[in-house]
Amino acid sequence: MSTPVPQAPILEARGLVKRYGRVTALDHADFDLMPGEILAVIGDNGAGKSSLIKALTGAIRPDHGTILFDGQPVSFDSPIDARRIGIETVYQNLALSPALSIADNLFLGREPRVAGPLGSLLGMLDRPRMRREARAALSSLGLMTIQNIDQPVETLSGGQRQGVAIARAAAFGSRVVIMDEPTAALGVKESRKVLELILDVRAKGLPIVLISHNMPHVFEVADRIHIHRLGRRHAVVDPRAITMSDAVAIMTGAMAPPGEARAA
Ligand SMILES: Nc1ncnc2c1ncn2[C@@H]1O[C@H](COP(=O)(O)OP(=O)(O)OP(=O)(O)O)[C@@H](O)[C@H]1O
Repeated sequence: MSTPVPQAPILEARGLVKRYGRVTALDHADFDLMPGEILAVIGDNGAGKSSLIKALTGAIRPDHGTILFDGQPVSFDSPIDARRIGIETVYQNLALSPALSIADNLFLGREPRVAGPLGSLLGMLDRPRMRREARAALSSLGLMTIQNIDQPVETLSGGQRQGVAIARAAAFGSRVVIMDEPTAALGVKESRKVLELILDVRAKGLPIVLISHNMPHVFEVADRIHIHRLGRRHAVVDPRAITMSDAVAIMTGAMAPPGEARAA
């Protein structure tokens, strides 16, 4: 009988430090994301969640510490570097261009060109391919209720826009999808669809980092919960083994993390 091989993290950080003047946003923060999991990151306001995510996506450069991707140290000068290795982020503002179509938004910044001089010299876009691949990206996530991929994004509902942003992040060979408060601006029904979409992305085999203040949503979809406190990883908990109120108590410092003796 073979013993299961322990999995290694796909994305990992060790000892990240980031200071803004006298404020220490990251204080030797560790992080790990395992293949195929939904890892929620929770923490009080100002705990350093955004700074952690910005460091992992190349939006800021940590002062110290190491980031590893597939076990190899990486350093990012900008979010473009992180995207190049497959770390995609869905920001709260979604970074969509409202006047452009769904298909155009899905390809924003990486539009395929037609073959030959029309593409290489004149930059002509391969529109049939864009439309074909846009349809495939949406349907692979069960998003074909968005019928018309030529429709401008400004005509979509908030939930549908979130769907387009998530589909874009999960397409094109991405390896990790990071979502910053994906349900914060949505109503109950649309949030539900986005939570289903998050599970669909995981079902495609993509690991997800979910930053959220919404505890019911976190507890509904997360496989593990990283609790960030005072600039560092304070605890990692199993949502099936802890109550929501205990997770909040650990997050605010009212309760010690599981397995840790309470300070006298
Ligand atoms: N650009 C900046 N300049 C100065 N201080 C900053 C900057 N960015 C973050 N900070 C500070 O670093 C600390 C951590 O902030 P961060 O935004 O990472 O926390 P957060 O957990 O994401 O908070 P929230 O949930 O409120 O978004 C805070 O004290 C914040 O004021």
